[in-house]
Parts: sequence; structure tokens; C-alpha cells
Amino acid sequence: MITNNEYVVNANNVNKRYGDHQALKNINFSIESGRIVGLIGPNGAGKTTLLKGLLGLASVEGELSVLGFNPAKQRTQLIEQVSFIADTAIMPRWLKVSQAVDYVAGVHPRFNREKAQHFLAKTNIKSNSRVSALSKGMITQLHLALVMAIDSRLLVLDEPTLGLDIVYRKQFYNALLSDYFDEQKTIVITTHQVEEIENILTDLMFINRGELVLDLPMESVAERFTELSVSNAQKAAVEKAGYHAISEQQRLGGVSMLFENIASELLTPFGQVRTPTIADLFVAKVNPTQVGA
Ligand SMILES: Nc1ncnc2c1ncn2[C@@H]1O[C@H](COP(=O)(O)OP(=O)(O)OP(=O)(O)O)[C@@H](O)[C@H]1O
Repeated sequence: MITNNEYVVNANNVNKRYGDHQALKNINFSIESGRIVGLIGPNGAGKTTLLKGLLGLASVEGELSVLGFNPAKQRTQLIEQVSFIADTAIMPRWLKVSQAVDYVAGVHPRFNREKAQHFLAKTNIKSNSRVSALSKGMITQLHLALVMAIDSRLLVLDEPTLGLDIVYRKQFYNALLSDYFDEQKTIVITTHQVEEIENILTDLMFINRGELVLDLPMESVAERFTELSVSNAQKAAVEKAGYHAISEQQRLGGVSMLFENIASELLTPFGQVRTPTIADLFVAKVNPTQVGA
């Protein structure tokens, strides 16, 4: 059995090129078992490409190991222990919900039919409905119910809640934590809706233009980053003292400055300090040129 300190994913110098476009640039990271990792990046950043590499669905250069397997060469063995939800859940439209459940039960030895039915019971999906009669959001719900009922060591979710309403999105993340996750499992989630997953993540990875620009356990965020709210006059004093923000945003009546690797005690005398939200951090790390105006 995998122990808590074993690596589920190891990526070493991973690169991916589509013609002239370099979609992944020298990516290095590792993920231990029992983590919930948010892979966050703007459109076209390389998230799906990286996930496809991890699953052996796209060839990449460099070293990649997932659950001890080489995804490109040992895809069959790897896929037995991984569940994956793509950002576009495709299902045959003529299929009935009950047939979809039967199908996964037939092909996946680790599928738990009762669990799937338990998840489906929380939705408005009827077991005799056909996929063609379900809304886009309901198809995603069906897909999630099927995948969460598979007892796999690694769950990869690419924009899992796209198209779902807020009530179901919350329900989904609650179910993910209470009914799916345990310390023997690992989850990698990509999303644009950072605020929703902020509280369930153990680790944060930001990717921008194919580069990994942040890779940090959540508990280190407060240690490494500080947000300081000051008036415009105080801002000058902060800068005079030699503290340079990595980004700034104009707020009502002042400025919000974001600092990296500067102890918050040093900043307290100038204004109000707090730990930045993941969304603020994302803007600062991924789009620094657009702030500070
Ligand atoms: N099959 C392909 N052929 C050529 N270029 C591709 C291909 N797949 C992706 N790309 C390009 O690689 C870059 C990264 O794409 P990717 O789908 O990984 O981004 P993403 O972060 O998942 O974006 P989104 O959030 O919009 O889904 C983009 O510039 C995209 O146009």
C-alpha cells in the first residue's frame, strides 16, 4: 500500500510542443499521496495538456511518473488506478442513465454501484432517463457520480463543475471530501473558479503560458505572502522603507499591496495586513503587468 510520503506524481523537466507553440516549459513538480492539488491557470495556460501528459493521453518530453508508472508506456496499468473527468463530458445521447451505470459496473472492477446511486439520488436525474433528455449540467452530474463511485488512487478532474449551478457545485465539493477522499487517495483539480476550491485544497499550483509559476502547500501561503492595505500616502512610506510589492490594486480609499517573502510583522506598522485570497494571489502571480497601475 502506498504510504503518505510516497510520490503519486513526479514530473521532471516536462516539455510539450505543438508545432511552433511550446505548451509546457520545463515543468518540475511532485505530488504526495493524500493531497488535493489545485492546478490553476488562465485559458490556454497548459492545464489540460499537463493532465493529458499525466494520463498518457498526450506524449510529452521529459520524465513523468504517475503511481510509479510511465504514463506513455504503461497507460493500461495506470488507467486501472486513475479516474478522470475531462472538461467536456461526452456520453452517447441514446444511453439510459441505468445503462450508463451498468456499463461502468461492467468495465470497472473498482466501481461501487451503491455509491453511484447515492450520488445520483442527490440530483434530479432519473435512472430511466436518456442522456438526450438531460441538461448539460445534468450530464456533468451523471459523469461525476459515475467517476466518484470508482475507488481509484488518483482522481483527475478537469474543470469538473463547469456548467453546474452553485448549489450543485457546493454539493459536489462536499461529496468529494466526505464520500470520496481519504489519505490513500490523491486528487488533482483544474478550475477557473478558485474561490470554490480554496478551502478544500492542500496544495496550489499556478500555471501560466506553459510555465509553473507557483507550487506551494496551502499552509505556506500565509508564511510567504502578505497583503497590505494602505492609503496612497502610506504606500510611499512603504516603498521608501524598501519594501516592494509584487502587485498592487487600487481599492476604495487606498491601495492593496501584495508582498512575497517579507515578514508580515515588518509591514504591520504601515497599515492593515492579511493573508491574500487565492484569487488575489493568482492575479498577482499570473497577471502582474495588469496590476499596479
Ligand atoms: N492538439 C493541439 N494542437 C495544437 N495546439 C494545442 C493543442 N492542444 C492545445 N494546444 C495549445 O496549447 C496551449 C495550452 O492548451 P491547454 O488546452 O493545455 O490549455 P488549458 O490551460 O487547459 O486552457 P483552458 O482553461 O482554456 O481549457 C494553448 O495555446 C492551445 O491552443
